[in-house]
Amino acid sequence: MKSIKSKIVVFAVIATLLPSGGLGLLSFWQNEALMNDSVTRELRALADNVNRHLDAWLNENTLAVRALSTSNPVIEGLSTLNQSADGELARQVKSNLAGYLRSVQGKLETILELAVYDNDRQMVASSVPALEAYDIPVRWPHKSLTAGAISAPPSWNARYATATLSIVFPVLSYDNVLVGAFAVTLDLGSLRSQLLDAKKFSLGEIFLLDYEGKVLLSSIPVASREVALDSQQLGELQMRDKDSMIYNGLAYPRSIGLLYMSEKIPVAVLVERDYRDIQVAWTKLRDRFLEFVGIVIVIITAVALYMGHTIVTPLKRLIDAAKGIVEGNFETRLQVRQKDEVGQLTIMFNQMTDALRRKHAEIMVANQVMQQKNQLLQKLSVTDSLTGLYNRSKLDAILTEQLARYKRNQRIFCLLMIDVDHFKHINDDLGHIMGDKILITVATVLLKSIRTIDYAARYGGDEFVVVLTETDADAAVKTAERIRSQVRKICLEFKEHPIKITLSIGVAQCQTEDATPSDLIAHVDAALYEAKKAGRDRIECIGAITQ
Ligand SMILES: Nc1nc2c(ncn2[C@@H]2O[C@H](COP(=O)(O)OP(=O)(O)OP(=O)(O)O)[C@@H](O)[C@H]2O)c(=O)[nH]1
Repeated sequence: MKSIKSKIVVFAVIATLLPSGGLGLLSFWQNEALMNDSVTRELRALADNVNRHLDAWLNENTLAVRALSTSNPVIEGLSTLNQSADGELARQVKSNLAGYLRSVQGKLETILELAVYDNDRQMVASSVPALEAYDIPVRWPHKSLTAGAISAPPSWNARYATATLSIVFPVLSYDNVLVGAFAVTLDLGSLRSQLLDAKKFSLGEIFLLDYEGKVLLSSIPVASREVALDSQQLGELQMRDKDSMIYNGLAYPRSIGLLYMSEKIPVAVLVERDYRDIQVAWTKLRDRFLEFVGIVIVIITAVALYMGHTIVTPLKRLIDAAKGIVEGNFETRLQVRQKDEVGQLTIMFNQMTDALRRKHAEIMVANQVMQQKNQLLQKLSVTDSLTGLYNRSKLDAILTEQLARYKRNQRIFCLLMIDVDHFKHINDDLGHIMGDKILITVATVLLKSIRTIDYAARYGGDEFVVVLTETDADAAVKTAERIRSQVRKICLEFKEHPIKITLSIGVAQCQTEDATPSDLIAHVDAALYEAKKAGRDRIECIGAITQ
């Protein structure tokens, strides 16, 4: 049987574990989602920032290149070349243009190459020799006047060992006639310091990727130029549209990141963070929570044990006290130590014990009275009311027992049958009260004359029987003689009315043929009869004394 205490503890632990476990799981999921959200927001802000830097870089360089494309040496040079493409003048113009481009390029760090093309899309001058040809559009888009046209998407340029971007601008004469094109190759690597600036307040890493996922530029060094994002992951990131996902990243084996497609330059901005950092934070949170739940369970268990103790201990005292009552100890009284239900139960228990004690005492008194009455009744049932001697029915029982002893052990005994002579006359002459007094006197003498092992009984009227155990006929006769003389003596000494009282006494010793008390009585009655017949006031012992 499980104790109340252990039941309370089990309940308390379950009652703590279930809600805290449920809340814990819920909060783990929520925290994970919140952390992912928060990291996504941070990465989004970082990507926005990178995009702004990218746009600013492009604007700044576009403005600078546009200024160059609209500079006098370029417009005038190209206008002159359009008028005379050959000859000394043309060579001179080309040479001047090349010198101009070299001098300008030297002043701008971002620019790797500058080139000028004529209307036939033939390069007429460049800042560096052996330049690769630019893709000059046949039809210029309208915005190319201000923003230029991208000649080729950004890519790795082995010659300069950096990612580059080439832009071409149309060159118009002063009277707005297309006279050629101005091409520039920009060093994307010059953006790196700005990328590092952008990630100052973020733990994320930045990658500029081409449309195939190859890394053009990054905030951390990459192992090789061929490092690229898996095409499937690239596709998934594009599909997510600025929303984060967890994947095998470029910076970390397990990354959380998102992808922005730049609107002005055909590059993708990838920002990513180490997902293990988030897991570590999450694990820390989980460990804190488990510690907290552990402490709560210990406290709850301690409180439950204390509560169980406060309930079980008084209950045990009540059980012990109840056991005591079952065993008859009504003196138990419990101390009331609490004011709660257990305290009330203890008060009720004490009241119940008091009531039981009172009832028990009453029952004990009633029992005692009844026992006394029973003893009295028992005594009365075997006693003669006038003389206090045994009555006739008790005499029968005594004789039956003595006969049995005699038959069993040959323990002899004698009977005396005593009769007051002429008692009728005494009654008639002196009245019944005097008659009673004489009967009581005879009884008193009988009791005084016999031993504690002998018996005296009133047989009826003025007749008495004495049973002398372990006594033979000689000794019985002597006792009878003593009784006779003693009664005479006492009655002669009555103060109010001295009287001569004589007794006739028959004596008989038990014999083997005495089978019943009636046989014995008949035997001794015969002896008494002989005494009466012989003149009264005498003792007669009849029958052979046989052993
Ligand atoms: N006072 C008194 N008298 C009793 C009591 N019981 C019996 N008696 C009387 O005792 C008397 C007995 O008389 P009997 O049996 O004739 O014997 P007796 O007069 O002694 O004659 P013997 O025995 O031949 O000498 C009767 O008169 C009874 O009424 C008693 O309790 N008190």
